[in-house]
Amino acid sequence: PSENGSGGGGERSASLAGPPVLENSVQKIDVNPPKGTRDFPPEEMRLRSWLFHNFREVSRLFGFEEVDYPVLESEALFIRKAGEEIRDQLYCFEDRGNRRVALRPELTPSLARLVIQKGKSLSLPLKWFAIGQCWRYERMTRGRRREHYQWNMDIIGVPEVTAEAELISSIVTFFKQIGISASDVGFKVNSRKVLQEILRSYSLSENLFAKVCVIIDKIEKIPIDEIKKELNSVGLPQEGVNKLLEVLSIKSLSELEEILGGAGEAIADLKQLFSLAEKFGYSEWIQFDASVVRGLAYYTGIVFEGFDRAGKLRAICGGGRYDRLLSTFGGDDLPACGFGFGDAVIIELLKEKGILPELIPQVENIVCALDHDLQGAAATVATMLREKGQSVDLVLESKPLKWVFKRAARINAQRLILVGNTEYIKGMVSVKILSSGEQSEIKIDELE
Ligand SMILES: CC(=O)Nc1cnc2ccccc2c1
Repeated sequence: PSENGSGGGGERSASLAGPPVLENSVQKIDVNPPKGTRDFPPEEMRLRSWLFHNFREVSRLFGFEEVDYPVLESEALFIRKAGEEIRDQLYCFEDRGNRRVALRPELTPSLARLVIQKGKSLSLPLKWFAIGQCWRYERMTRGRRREHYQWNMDIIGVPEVTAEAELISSIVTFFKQIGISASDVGFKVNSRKVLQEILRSYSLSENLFAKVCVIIDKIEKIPIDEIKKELNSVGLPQEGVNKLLEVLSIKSLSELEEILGGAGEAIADLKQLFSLAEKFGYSEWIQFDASVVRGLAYYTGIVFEGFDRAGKLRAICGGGRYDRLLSTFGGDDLPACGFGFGDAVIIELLKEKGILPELIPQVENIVCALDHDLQGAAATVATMLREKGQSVDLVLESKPLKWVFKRAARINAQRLILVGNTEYIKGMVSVKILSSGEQSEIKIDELE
C-alpha cells in the first residue's frame, strides 16, 4: 500500500470499507474513543482551555516562547538503556515505510532534537515552552490513561541554578494564579549530584549513574529488598547500597553537608537554590528531600517535584537539570533544565480543594428572523455585529420563539435580537436584554 495510507487498486481493504452492512442496517461502530484516551466535549474542553490559558499566561509572564513538535517521532529518540518505565510503555510501531516510530511519551527529547537541528543559529539562553499531548502504551490491566497533555518549560544554555530557581518560580506563579497556596502544595528539591558523589567514591562508572537513579526513583513503589536486589544487579557493592540508602534518609542540608563534606557541587547548588528561593519569595514552597531523584534517566543535577501536602495524589509536576542530554544526541554539550506538568493530577487537586473554576458557555447575541423571508436580513445583522467584534449565535432555521428563548438560556446569550418586518422596514430590530428582560427597538447601525 502506498505511503499515504490509502488502499491499493480496485479491491478496497477492509479498513476502508467502513462498518459491515447487515441486511438493511449498518452495525453500529464503537462510539467510544480508543482505550485510555479521552474526548473533549464542550464542558471538558472549557476546563482544558482554562488550564492551558493559565499555562500560557505564566509562560508569557516569564518571557518564554511557545514551540511544538510532531506527536510522532523516530523511536530512536526515546530508546534509553536505563530501565525507565517510560521506555517499557513506549507507544511505538513500524510505519508503512518500515520506519520505527513512536508517539512521544515526553517532550524533552524533541526539544533536544530541534535545538541540535537549529544549532548555532539559536542565540542562548533559550526559554521555550510547549503544551503537548504525550502517549504511553500500558496494558489496560491498570486502566490508566494512555495519553495526557503536558506543559513543559525549558531553559537551555544556563549552567547556574538561577535557571532551576526561575523554573520553580514559574510553577509557583501558576499555582497562585489558579488559587493553590503553599499550604496546599510544596516542592521536594534534591540534587542527583549527591548520588553522583557517592557513586564516585565507590568508583562506579558514570553510565551506572542513570540506572541507579531510575531504581532509586521506585523506592516508594516497590519493596526495599527489590530495590537492593536491583542495585546489586547493576553492580553496586553492598556497602555502596547501604551508603546510598543512608543518604536518602537525610533530612536537612546541614546533615547532608556533614556526610558529603562542604566541598561538593551538590551542596553548593542546593544552598544557592534555597537562597534564591528567598529572593524570589517562595521559600515556604520548597523543602530539601534527599529521597527525590525523579524517574527520568537524563537528569544530572537539581531535581524537583510538586506534591500535595495532603499526600493523597501522585506528583503534580516534576523537573530538573539535564546537562548531558544534547550531547547524547550528538549535539554540543549545552546546559539545560526544564519541567513537565501534566493535565491530570492538577485537576484532581482542584477537585479535592473544591476550587475547580465554573466555566459557562457565553455568547453576546442570539439573532433570529421572525419569519422565513427575513433570514437574509438576520444574516446581515449578525455579520454587522460580528464585524464589530460581537459574538453572535445566528438561528439558522425558522423556529418558534419558545425554542429560541430556550436556546438563548442554554447558551447564556446576553441579549436576543429579533429581526421582524415592522421594525426592519424602519431599519430597526427589537433587542431584549435577557438578564433584565428589558426590551427596546434599536436602529441597526446603532447596535454595539
Ligand atoms: C495521571 C495521568 O494521566 N498520567 C499519565 C497519562 N498519560 C501519560 C502518557 C505518557 C506519559 C505519561 C503519562 C502520564
